[in-house]
Amino acid sequence: MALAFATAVSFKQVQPVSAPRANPRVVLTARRPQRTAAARRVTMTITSSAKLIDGKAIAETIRQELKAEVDELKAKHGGKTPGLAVVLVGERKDSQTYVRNKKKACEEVGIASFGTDLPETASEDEVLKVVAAYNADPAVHGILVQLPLPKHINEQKVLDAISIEKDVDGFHPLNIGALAMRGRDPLFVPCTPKGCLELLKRSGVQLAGKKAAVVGRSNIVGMPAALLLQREDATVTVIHSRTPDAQKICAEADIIIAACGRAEMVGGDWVKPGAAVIDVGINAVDDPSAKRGYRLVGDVDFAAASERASHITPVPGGVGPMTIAMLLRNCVDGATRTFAAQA
Ligand SMILES: Nc1nc(=O)c2c([nH]1)NC[C@@H]1CN(c3ccc(C(=O)N[C@@H](CCC(=O)O)C(=O)O)cc3)C=[N+]21
Repeated sequence: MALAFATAVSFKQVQPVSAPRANPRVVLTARRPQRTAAARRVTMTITSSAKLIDGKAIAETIRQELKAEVDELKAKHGGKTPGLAVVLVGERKDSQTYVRNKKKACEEVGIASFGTDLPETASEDEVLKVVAAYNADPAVHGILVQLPLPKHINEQKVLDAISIEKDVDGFHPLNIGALAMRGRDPLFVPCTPKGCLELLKRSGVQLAGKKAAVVGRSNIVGMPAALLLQREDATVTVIHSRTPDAQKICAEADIIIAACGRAEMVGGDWVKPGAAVIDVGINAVDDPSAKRGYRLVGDVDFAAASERASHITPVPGGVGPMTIAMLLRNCVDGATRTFAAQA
């Protein structure tokens, strides 16, 4: 059933009575805006067929797993602690929030966090000096330079300066190159696409022999996501702004990863019945009825797609929290390799 009239769609999980916590199903509650003073709120509940992939809960589980692993690692190596350094240039509110959340997540699992905040006016040389200092710092096992950087700084040059052994974002061309090659393993895989694959695996979605469509070809999501799916023996089509028949290609896919950065571009009729849908998008759309005046939507029309998908991720609470969990995973992996080499 289409939710054509819905202006504010929220979802919640319901627990089936017979099997508590197992198989959460997506339930959509659509509220029709009040049109007259006398109008009462109309609430309609639709039970769709998709199983909600709860990224927030899975990320929480991963953080607990990592905490135990970090405790063990510390005990094994005389109290040595994994360390993550985060470099933030400028005052973008969203970047500040992300960096704060990353540091908080580090603390939660027992990773030491270091940070350098530089002003918007910082020169490329200053940023490169900070990266060089963290490259040389033995307490730091992962370096993340928060993107985007101010326009006057060459992002590529800064990312290339990060030691590949500390490249927890997995953005260094040598790590991406290894990801693209059969028979090679990169030291680090980019966090967001790695989180997408982890969500599919932990939800029991088969990848080998399946058709996958990746919408978007960015260096940080679409391209590495396509490489990861291909490494899992899926047959992958990458769709981008110049692709004819994007909808038709998607509608044949068993797995869709949407990372095009356009709010709700992937419609319900883009989804093959029974397909798994991973939504990487985080788009703010105006919503006067929301507290902040906007709400977040993904690159997928969630309401429509969840009526056809077998599995689907929400936004927020899907891929976003997994990105941070995978950053911690990468950081612990880096520290584990370093400690082993020193032992
Ligand atoms: N060097 C670098 N590495 C990154 O990994 C990187 C970056 N730069 N720049 C910005 C993007 C974006 N990103 C997100 C991380 C977590 C959420 C996240 O946790 N989102 C929550 C909350 C969303 C909200 O309420 O704003 C959710 O989707 O549920 C989102 C986005 C990492 N990025």
